[in-house]
Amino acid sequence: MTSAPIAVALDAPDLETAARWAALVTPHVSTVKVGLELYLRYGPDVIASVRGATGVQVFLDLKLHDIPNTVSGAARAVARLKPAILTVHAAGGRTMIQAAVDAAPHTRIAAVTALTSLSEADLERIGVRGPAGDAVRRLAVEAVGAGAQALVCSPREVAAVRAEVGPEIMLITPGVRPPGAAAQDQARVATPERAVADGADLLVIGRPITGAADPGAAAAAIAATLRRVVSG
Ligand SMILES: O=C(O)c1cc(=O)[nH]c(=O)n1[C@@H]1O[C@H](COP(=O)(O)O)[C@@H](O)[C@H]1O
Repeated sequence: MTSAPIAVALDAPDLETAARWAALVTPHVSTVKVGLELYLRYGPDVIASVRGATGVQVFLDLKLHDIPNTVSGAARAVARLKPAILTVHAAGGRTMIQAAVDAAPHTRIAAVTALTSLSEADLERIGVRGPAGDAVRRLAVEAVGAGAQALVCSPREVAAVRAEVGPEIMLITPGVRPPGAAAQDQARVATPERAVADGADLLVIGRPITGAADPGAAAAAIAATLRRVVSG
């Protein structure tokens, strides 16, 4: 049985918890995601710890956003860890994204469009007017033009982004909540079924799995749901 296209967000306060979650979920999912909380506390060693002996893909979510020279250096610094995916903010612009792509040639650079925690009202407050989908599509086109091989967007926008960028670009969707689950600090959310049906290639899911009494069982249940969508 192939593992489901899910990246479990290991947003844990300590390495022991993250490694335990990783071990529980890796039989069911393709990827684990290391973000700022773990990386800023433990640094590069965290990658080997969560990768373990399983060969699971590691997604390094540092959301780099700085001038091109600084992002180039940062991407080069983490490229040696061989993450499968590294995030940068699309709003950093073409030259910055291109700098990351050039500095980490063996890692897929994923450009984060508009954070899934932002509602349309939040976006308007920071000067992004109009439907969220329009801003996301604009950022997506810019990022792909700069060489990004993957994009991060909400599952609500994934169909529109797919129509814009075509089949080759990997579309990654956080803001995923099983039916009835609390949105928490996420604003633009949809179910795992909808994300996959609309064209997402990889679903980022954290607390609905890691906050469950049995994270392994929660990951297995969502993986089974996705298999049903894919097999029609
Ligand atoms: O780049 C990301 O992974 C990301 C982008 C985004 O727009 N929204 C978003 O939630 N994320 C990450 O996806 C994960 C979502 O976690 P949960 O809300 O617990 O499922 C977190 O680790 C976030 O850092």
